[in-house]
Amino acid sequence: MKGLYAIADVGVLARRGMGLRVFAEGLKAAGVGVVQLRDKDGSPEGVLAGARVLREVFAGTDSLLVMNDRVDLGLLAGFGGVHVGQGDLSVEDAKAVAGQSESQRAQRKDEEDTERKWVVGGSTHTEDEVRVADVGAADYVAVGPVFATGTKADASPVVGLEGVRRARALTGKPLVAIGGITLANARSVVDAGADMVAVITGLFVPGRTVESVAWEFGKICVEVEREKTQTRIF
Ligand SMILES: Cc1ncc(COP(=O)(O)OP(=O)(O)O)c(N)n1
Ligand SMILES: Cc1nc(C(=O)O)sc1CCOP(=O)(O)O
Ligand SMILES: [Mg+2]
Repeated sequence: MKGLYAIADVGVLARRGMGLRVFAEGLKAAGVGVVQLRDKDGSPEGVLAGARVLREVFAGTDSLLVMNDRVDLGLLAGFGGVHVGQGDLSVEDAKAVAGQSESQRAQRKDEEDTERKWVVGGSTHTEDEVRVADVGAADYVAVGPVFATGTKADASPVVGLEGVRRARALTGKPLVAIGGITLANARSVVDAGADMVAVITGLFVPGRTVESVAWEFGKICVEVEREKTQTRIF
């Protein structure tokens, strides 16, 4: 897991007058590897309708689709994972639900389940939470908010780049940084140890397409990773 982790926030898109399909097509054209559907105000059926749009747009790609908050809707939507925060179902319970559902599906098909395993990611905002996530069942650990964000009303205190560095030192799991990340600061976040940058508002840059911005985020991540590898060799 490296690069841009784009979040399709239905509320943000509505406020910006951009359709989910157009947004998703921009991400797909940029080759984004992970896309989360975050719909904090949608009804369950409304969330599933949005999920169907993402499934259609990303059909035939390797991109991982992640449902925010709701493991049940993620499974129903045929997504590849769920993201849970400290106030959501625990990572372990989300794994249990996903595991039961996937093994039932495999049994129904009377075949071994050789498809990609269902991914469960969890939020952290403190060093203690990172420690807990590190020994728990999470497939990736999210840390944030790295910088101030206007997107999440109940955001925790900013952890800064130092928070990313500390999280990096505390876990070998894939580390996703989130909160106030833009093209201008993404390099510093990956330099601090993040494997992926999760971005909502930073994907909207006046005068530019979502595709070109998403592509640039990916390029920044690749460049920093390449620099790190070269530094390790020489
Ligand atoms: C990749 C990623 N990281 C963190 C969050 C935040 O999750 P949570 O704390 O549950 O807050 P909400 O997004 O549900 O409001 C996330 N969604 N994605
Ligand atoms: C959804 C979310 N979770 C956070 C956390 O700290 O866990 S910060 C955040 C908001 C991210 O939006 P933007 O890229 O617009 O700042
Ligand atoms: Mg949540």
